[in-house]
Amino acid sequence: MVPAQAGASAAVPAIRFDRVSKTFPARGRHDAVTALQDISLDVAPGQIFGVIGRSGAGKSTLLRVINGLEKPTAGRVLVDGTDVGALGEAELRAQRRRIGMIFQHFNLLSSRTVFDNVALPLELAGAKRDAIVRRVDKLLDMVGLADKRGRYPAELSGGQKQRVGIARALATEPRVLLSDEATSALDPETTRSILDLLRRVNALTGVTIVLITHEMQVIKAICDSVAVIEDGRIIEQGPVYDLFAQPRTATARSFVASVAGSAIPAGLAERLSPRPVEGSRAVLRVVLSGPQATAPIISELARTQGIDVQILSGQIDRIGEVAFGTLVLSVPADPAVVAAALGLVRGHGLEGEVAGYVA
Ligand SMILES: Nc1ncnc2c1ncn2[C@@H]1O[C@H](COP(=O)(O)OP(=O)(O)OP(=O)(O)O)[C@@H](O)[C@H]1O
Repeated sequence: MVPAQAGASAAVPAIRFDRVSKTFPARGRHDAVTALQDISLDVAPGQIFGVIGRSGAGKSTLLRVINGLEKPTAGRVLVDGTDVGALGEAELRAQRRRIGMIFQHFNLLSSRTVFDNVALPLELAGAKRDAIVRRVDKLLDMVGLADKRGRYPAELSGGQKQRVGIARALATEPRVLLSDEATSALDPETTRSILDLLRRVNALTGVTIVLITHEMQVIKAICDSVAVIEDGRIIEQGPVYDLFAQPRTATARSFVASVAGSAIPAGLAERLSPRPVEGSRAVLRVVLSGPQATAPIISELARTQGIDVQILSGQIDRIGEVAFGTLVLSVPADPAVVAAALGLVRGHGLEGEVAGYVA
C-alpha cells in the first residue's frame, strides 16, 4: 500500500523555479545585467513565501517572471504545473487572472471609485454586473472598507489604499498573490494591520502568497518560508524560524540582526575605542541564535571561569519556539580573559566578537 502522506508530498508546488536565469541585454552604454542566476525553488500551495534582499538584488525580476511580465533567458517557471514562459498571449492573459498582484504605491486608478477599482479586473474578465456587485461588496467587507465604496483614492489613507489594492488583486479569485514591497510606503502600525490582513486572507482563501521585501520585520511577521536573494542568486532558503535560528551567510545574519537589534546602544557606541586603554573593559557582542540561544553563558562566565561580567544591553525575541537576540557584555580587557570569554561563548555554538573597549 502507498502510505497516505505520499500523495501530499507529491503535490504540485504552487510555484516552481527550475534553474531560472534572466539576463537583460546590453543597451547603448549600459552593459548586460544578469538579474537572476540559476534560481531553483518551490513554493507550496497555501504558503506565505518571502523573498528578502537588498536593492538591486533581483527581487522585482523574480516576481515578474512568475506572472510572465518578464521571460526567463534560461530555465522555467511553473505556476500550478504550467510553464509560464511557454504560454501564448491569450493563455498568458487567462493565467494572469489566476495571479493577483499588489504594489508599493498601490497603483489605483484615481478617476475610479473604490468600488470601480476593485470591479475593474472583473469587468475586463467579462463578468456580469450583478456578479460583479456581489463579489466586490464581499471583498470590500473582507478588507474592512464597505463604508468607502463610493470614495476616490485621493480620499483614502495609505493603509486604506492598500486594502483596495488587496481587494482588487483578489477580485478574480487568484490562486497566487504577488506582493511587491506592499508595506514599504506605510508606517509601522499600518504595516502591521496590512500584514495581519494578508495573513487573514491567506487563511480564509488559501491563496498562496509570494512577497518581496527588504525588511526582515515583514518576513518575521507573516512568512512561513523565506529565500534570501543576493546578486541574483538565492543564497539561503528554508522555514523562517530556521533562518532566524541559524543564518548561514553574512547577509542573512545582518537581516536577522536588523530585527534582533544587534546594535550597540548609541551612548555606548560613541565611547568605544578600538584598543584597550588603562583600566578599560572589553565590550563583547554575543549573537544569540540556534539551539543554544538561551544557554546560561553569563552564569558560566562568572561561576566556572571566575570572570567579572557586566550586562550592558540585551534583547531577546522569539519565533515560535526559537529564541534569538543579542547580548552586549563587558569583561576585563585582559587578553586572556577576553579569549576565555569568547571561547566559552563559541563553545556553545554562539557567535561572539569584541566590539571595542570602554574606559
Ligand atoms: N528592464 C530592465 N533592463 C535592464 N536592467 C534591468 C531591468 N530590470 C531590472 N534590471 C536590473 O536587474 C537588477 C535587478 O533588478 P530588480 O529590480 O529585480 O532588483 P530589486 O531587488 O527588486 O531592487 P529594488 O529593491 O531596488 O527594487 C538590477 O541591477 C537592475 O538594474
